[in-house]
Amino acid sequence: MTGSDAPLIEVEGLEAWYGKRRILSGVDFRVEPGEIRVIMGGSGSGKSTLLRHILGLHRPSRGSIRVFGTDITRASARELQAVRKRLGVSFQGGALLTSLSVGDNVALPLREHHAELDENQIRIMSRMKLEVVNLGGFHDLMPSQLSGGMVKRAALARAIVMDPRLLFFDEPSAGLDPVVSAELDELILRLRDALRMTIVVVTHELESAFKIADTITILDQGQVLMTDTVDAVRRSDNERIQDLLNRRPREVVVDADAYLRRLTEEDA
Ligand SMILES: Nc1ncnc2c1ncn2[C@@H]1O[C@H](COP(=O)(O)OP(=O)(O)OP(=O)(O)O)[C@@H](O)[C@H]1O
Repeated sequence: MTGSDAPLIEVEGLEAWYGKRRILSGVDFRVEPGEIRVIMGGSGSGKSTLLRHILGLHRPSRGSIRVFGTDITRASARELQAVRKRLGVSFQGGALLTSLSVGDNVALPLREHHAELDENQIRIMSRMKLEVVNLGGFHDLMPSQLSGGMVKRAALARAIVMDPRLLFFDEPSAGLDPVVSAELDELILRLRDALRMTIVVVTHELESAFKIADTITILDQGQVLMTDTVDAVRRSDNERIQDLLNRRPREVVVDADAYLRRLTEEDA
């Protein structure tokens, strides 16, 4: 296990393939305690693939991944489970279960991992987390009765119900209007400041990224272009980074054969 100042995530030389396509190569990624790290990059640049590797859902072809000091590429199922218990994950696909009340959705991880808790304790703990995300009175409502922003906050309450030290958030603002999205940004900052969580956020939203990030990692075609502070990223004279920040397209593919070759090539 790591000491309190040791990095919570240390990825070195990560290489990942899907079939014959190399998706990530030479990726170094290190997250320090207490920071909010934003991962940005164009569609298909490998952001979700990197997250899936850090969560131990995929094994890398090459490289090492340490989470809380444990090398999860070599960890036993039991060690991996111990690491996962300390992680909170709020993914786009991880919507609430429509058949359960909001409170029961939030309580799910407690019921799964903490058989020693009784119903009263579970209710108190899930209510507390709903209060953290400003949904204090919504325990008994059904997900269908919530707005899109509320659903995101409830999913966030579920992700933090076990007080994770490290929280992953994939596209928090997707599908939300700017006001609701800004509220969610405030909430993410509050989780870091009040609950001392270390947070890794994947987002396409520049405004949100610049507001919440302590540091930003920019991925491009499976490689890290830069990891630095918001200011440094904004000032970067790297043309590709400026293209991404200004939403300029990289290229227009006109040759279908070359495109297909690129999709299947052995060594991108
Ligand atoms: N399970 C899979 N099998 C094969 N290829 C995959 C798989 N998942 C992702 N890919 C490919 O890997 C590349 C990186 O995908 P990834 O989802 O990591 O990108 P991303 O940066 O998260 O993109 P987006 O912003 O669109 O979600 C893409 O070209 C994608 O088509």
